[in-house]
Amino acid sequence: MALLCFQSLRMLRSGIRCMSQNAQLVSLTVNDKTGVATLSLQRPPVNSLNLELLTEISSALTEATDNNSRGLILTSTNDGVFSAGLDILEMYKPNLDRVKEFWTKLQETWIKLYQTAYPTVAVINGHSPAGGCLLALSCEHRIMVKNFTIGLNETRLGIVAPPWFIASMVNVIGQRQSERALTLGHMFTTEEAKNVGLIDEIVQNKAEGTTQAEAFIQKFAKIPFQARSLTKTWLRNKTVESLVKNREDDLNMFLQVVTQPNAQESLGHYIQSLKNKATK
Ligand SMILES: CC/C=C\C/C=C\CCC/C=C/CC(=O)SCCNC(=O)CCNC(=O)[C@H](O)C(C)(C)COP(=O)(O)OP(=O)(O)OC[C@H]1O[C@@H](n2cnc3c(N)ncnc32)[C@H](O)[C@@H]1OP(=O)(O)O
Repeated sequence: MALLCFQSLRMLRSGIRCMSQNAQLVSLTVNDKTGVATLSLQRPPVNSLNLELLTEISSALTEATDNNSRGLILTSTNDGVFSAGLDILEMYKPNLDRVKEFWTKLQETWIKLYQTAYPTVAVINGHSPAGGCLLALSCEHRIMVKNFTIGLNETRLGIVAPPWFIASMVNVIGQRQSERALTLGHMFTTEEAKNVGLIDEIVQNKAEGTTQAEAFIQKFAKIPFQARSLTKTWLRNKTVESLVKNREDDLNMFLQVVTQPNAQESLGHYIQSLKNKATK
């Protein structure tokens, strides 16, 4: 409690205000001087995206809009893992009602993040496989700390990246590079990611990443907000519409693929291999 008060006091002095008071799995703060919001994922141990975390991310994105944020930095409180992607336990031997809600929330969160009116920057301060990579790809600018990995590795797990995951990557690195990376399930090192254009900047640490992210958002200070946001909407509309118009089909396809016995078997082996690794 004392620590909380001390932290709040320190944040107030530096002009940082806490939003989303009820959130537990994310923290949303805003810098009152710049209007830039920071959304930090904080679901230990690895920010895997389960229904509850997705719900909080989605609410925080709305809150940043309602608060007229000038920009948003997406990052992790865990220096080591940005996000481990979708929580595999949501997809393994799933409860039908819950897994439907989970996938629907994932769709909603991606649509919101992909279309925010404000500029978005991912400060990728750790590994970022699969769904973690999708979050980063949905931002407008990606800054990554050295010595980590990022990519859409679904095929390695025996599952398939849905069309909108694929489109998010194609829009950033193009068809040829995406085809090679996705079919192999390749995880790029920070250096490789920069070379292929998957990320825009390499930094030494999160603090440097945050400074660079603020500088990126600051570039838009003199660009009329609505002109910028409408341009972004039109640039991204085709990609988003392909999911918006087919959400039900996408959900059914996901359910069909993920409940296949061979997909369940692959997920089971994968969970076990992660557990074995963790106990070594
Ligand atoms: C229209 C539709 C069409 C088709 C759809 C079909 C199929 C569905 C497609 C679904 C798409 C899915 C995308 C995904 O995001 S799948 C998830 C992919 N994620 C990964 O492969 C990452 C796995 N994790 C790791 O590689 C490492 O954990 C990581 C590098 C992130 C961190 O390493 P670190 O050494 O720091 O931690 P670990 O010791 O490995 O892990 C700690 C504990 O966390 C558990 N863990 C890790 N990742 C996950 C995860 N993604 N979900 C759930 N749990 C995870 C791990 O097991 C450890 O647990 P404990 O042993 O401590 O209990």
